[in-house]
Amino acid sequence: MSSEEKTLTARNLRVEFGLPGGRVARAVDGVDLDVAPGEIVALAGESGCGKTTLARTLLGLERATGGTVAFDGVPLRYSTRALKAYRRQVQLVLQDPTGALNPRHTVYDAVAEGLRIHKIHDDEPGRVAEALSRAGLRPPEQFFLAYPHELSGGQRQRVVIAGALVLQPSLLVADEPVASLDASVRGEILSLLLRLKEEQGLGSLIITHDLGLAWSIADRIAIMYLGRIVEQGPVEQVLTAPRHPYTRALVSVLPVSPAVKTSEPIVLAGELPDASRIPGGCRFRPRCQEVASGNADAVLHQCSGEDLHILGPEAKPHLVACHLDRALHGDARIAV
Ligand SMILES: Nc1ncnc2c1ncn2[C@@H]1O[C@H](COP(=O)(O)OP(=O)(O)OP(=O)(O)O)[C@@H](O)[C@H]1O
Repeated sequence: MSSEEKTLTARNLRVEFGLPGGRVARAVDGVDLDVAPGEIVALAGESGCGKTTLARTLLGLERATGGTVAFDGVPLRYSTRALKAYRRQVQLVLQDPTGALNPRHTVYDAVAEGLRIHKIHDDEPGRVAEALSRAGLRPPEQFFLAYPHELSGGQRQRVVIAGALVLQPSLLVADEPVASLDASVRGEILSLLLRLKEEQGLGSLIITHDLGLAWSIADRIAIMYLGRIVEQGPVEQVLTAPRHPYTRALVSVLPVSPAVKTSEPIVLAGELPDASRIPGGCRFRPRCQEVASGNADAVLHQCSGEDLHILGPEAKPHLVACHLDRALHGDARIAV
C-alpha cells in the first residue's frame, strides 16, 4: 500500500473567519497532518486552539482559506456529490450521543440512516446488525427497536459509532468522543476504538483536551496551540519527554503524569490569545515559561521576530516548533 492510500492529509491548511470590524480570526493557521489507516492520532490542545475547526475542515464541513485537504491522494472537492462520496470513507463521531440521536428514531433507524442517504438498499437489516455488533451491542437484534432514552450513555455512544461503521469507512474523526460520558464507561468506548483499529484497521483522528485519554489510546499525538501544531510525534515520546514548553506545561499539570516529574506544575501566564490577535514571532512567546525565566535569552530575537515553522506531517519523527529547542537540538526532527 502506498503511503497516500486511504490516508487523510492536510497540507499548510488555513481557515480564517471574518469578524465584525474587519478583523480576521485565523482559527487554523498552517497545519500539516496525516492520519493513515490503522492508526489513531490524537489532536490535543486547550479550548479555542482550533481543534474543532481543523476537524470540520478535514471533513469538508468548513472550506479551507488556504492549503489542501486530500484523501487517498485526491484533493477534497466540495460539490454535494463529491462530499457525499467522501463522507462514506471518513465519518464523523460527535461528542454528545444524546444530541446526535433523534429521540423519536429507534436504534435501527438511527443506524440505517446512513445507508438510506447513500441509497444502499441491499440487506439493510444485515448491515445494521453487523454495525451494531461491531460497535459492541450484542445481540444486535435486541437493540433494533429500542429508543435512545432506553439506553445508557455508553450504549448511546455505541449506537452513534455503529451509525458511522455501517458505511464501512476507512477513518473516523471523533470530536471529544467520551467527554460527555461517565468515567466508568469512557474506558469501554476507548477500548472499542482500539479494537476497531487493531482488528479492522480503522484509523481515527481523536480530538481531545485530555492528554490522559491520548496516552491510553493514540499512536501519535499532535499538540495544537493557537491554530498551529507545535509538537507532534509518537504519543509515548511526546508525553514522556515533551520538548515544546507548551507541551511541558500541559503534561506538568496532569494528575497522573506519564512523564518523570522533574518540576513543579508549570502554570502558564495569561489566557490563550484571541485567534484574531495572534502575536508576531513565536505565537507562544507571551506565555512561554522559558522566555519568562530568561532561559531563552540567547534566542529571544528569534522568538520575538520569527514565526514558528510549520511542522511536516511525517509519521515517524518527533517534531517540535520552538526556537529554543532548535538551538539546543539543531533541528526540529528527532528520529525515533
Ligand atoms: N464561525 C466562526 N466565526 C468566527 N470565529 C470562529 C468561528 N469558529 C471558530 N472561531 C474562532 O476560531 C478559534 C478556534 O476555535 P475552535 O472552536 O476551532 O477551537 P477548539 O480548540 O475546538 O475549542 P473547543 O475545544 O472549545 O471546541 C477560536 O478563537 C474561535 O473563537
